[in-house]
Amino acid sequence: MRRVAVLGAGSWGTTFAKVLADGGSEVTLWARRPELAREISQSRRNSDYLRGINLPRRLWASSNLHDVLDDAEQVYLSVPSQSLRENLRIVRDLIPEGVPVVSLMKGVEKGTRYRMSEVIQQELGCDPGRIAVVSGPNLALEIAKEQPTASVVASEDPDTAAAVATAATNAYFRCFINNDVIGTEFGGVLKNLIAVAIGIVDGVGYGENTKASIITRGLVEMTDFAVAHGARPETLSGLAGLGDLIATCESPLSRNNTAGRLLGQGYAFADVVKQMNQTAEGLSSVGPVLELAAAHGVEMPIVAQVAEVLAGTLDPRDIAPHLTTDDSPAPPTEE
Ligand SMILES: NC(=O)C1=CN([C@@H]2O[C@H](COP(=O)(O)OP(=O)(O)OC[C@H]3O[C@@H](n4cnc5c(N)ncnc54)[C@H](OP(=O)(O)O)[C@@H]3O)[C@@H](O)[C@H]2O)C=CC1
Ligand SMILES: O=C(CO)COP(=O)(O)O
Repeated sequence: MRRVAVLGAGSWGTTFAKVLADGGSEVTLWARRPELAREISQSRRNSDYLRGINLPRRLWASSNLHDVLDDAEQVYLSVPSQSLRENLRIVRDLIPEGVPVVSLMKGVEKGTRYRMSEVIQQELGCDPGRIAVVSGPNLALEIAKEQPTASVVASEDPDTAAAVATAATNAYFRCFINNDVIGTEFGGVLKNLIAVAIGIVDGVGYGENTKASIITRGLVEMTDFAVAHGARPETLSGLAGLGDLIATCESPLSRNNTAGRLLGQGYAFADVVKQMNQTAEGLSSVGPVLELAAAHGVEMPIVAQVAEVLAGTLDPRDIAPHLTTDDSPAPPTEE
């Protein structure tokens, strides 16, 4: 039986561990708190993050990284993006030589502006073909309830993508593969920012026209940005782009959407952060994404307005996502 390790026992790490176990692997899950590891192994529950979900027998958890990584044939990473580098520095000598390393995360590192697969490559010093990323319309709780879902596994090496997709496919979770790591990864990062914008207008009380305008123009921003970084535009029209954008913008389960709604209701950024007890990656990614956009000459008016609302310099009611930042009196073209 294939033995795989998942690092990070939050809502997504635990759900993905269940996906892998239900796909036939024996899964070890690293929880940094021993009491959570005990609950998962003994009660088959993770009541902090996945209330009401029974976890499979083939999944056990530990707070001991040696035990979790020993003999792992694949390693999946699901910690908050801003903590990935420090965690990799702790585990890099424990990850078995040559095995696929898979990012389940949807963020960009502040300061360096690196994608998660780039941070992995830097810290492990490994061949990029050993790295894969998983991204798609994947709200954890729905998948933990075994609702049918699809996702994308991207790697520069088709054998790595196929090995990961095979391990992560089961009766309710289907993986497609591609080799567009940049597009797949940025799709997951960028839809979080558009979901924050949707939450903001929801909180303000605006309706479906405003939200449809944001989703449609948001997809243009996502595609322009990702293509400027080397992605294929089709990837942004696929599961990891449009698919994830729809899921995240429509669902109250989305933490990015929820954070935006609180901002739209008038809470200050600091209060929103205090209220969120789960990871909302968009709040950390907005800065580095705008820096990358400026460096590549990409206009992102919606994301720029989200940053202003977070900074408290734009009243949420003044968000005007259908406008471009172009001051010229001519109407903007729809491209
Ligand atoms: N939830 C979802 O639906 C999906 C999430 N993702 C992505 O998965 C990644 C993980 O998110 P998710 O599981 O949802 O987040 P959660 O907030 O649910 O869980 C975060 C997990 O990371 C741990 N953690 C927090 N800080 C650190 C740290 N400094 N070092 C190590 N571990 C830490 C937490 O441990 P503790 O409990 O001890 O604080 C917890 O296990 C994110 O990039 C997210 O975008 C992708 C697809 C779906
Ligand atoms: O990535 C996700 C769904 O695909 C989860 O979104 P949130 O992080 O906003 O909850």
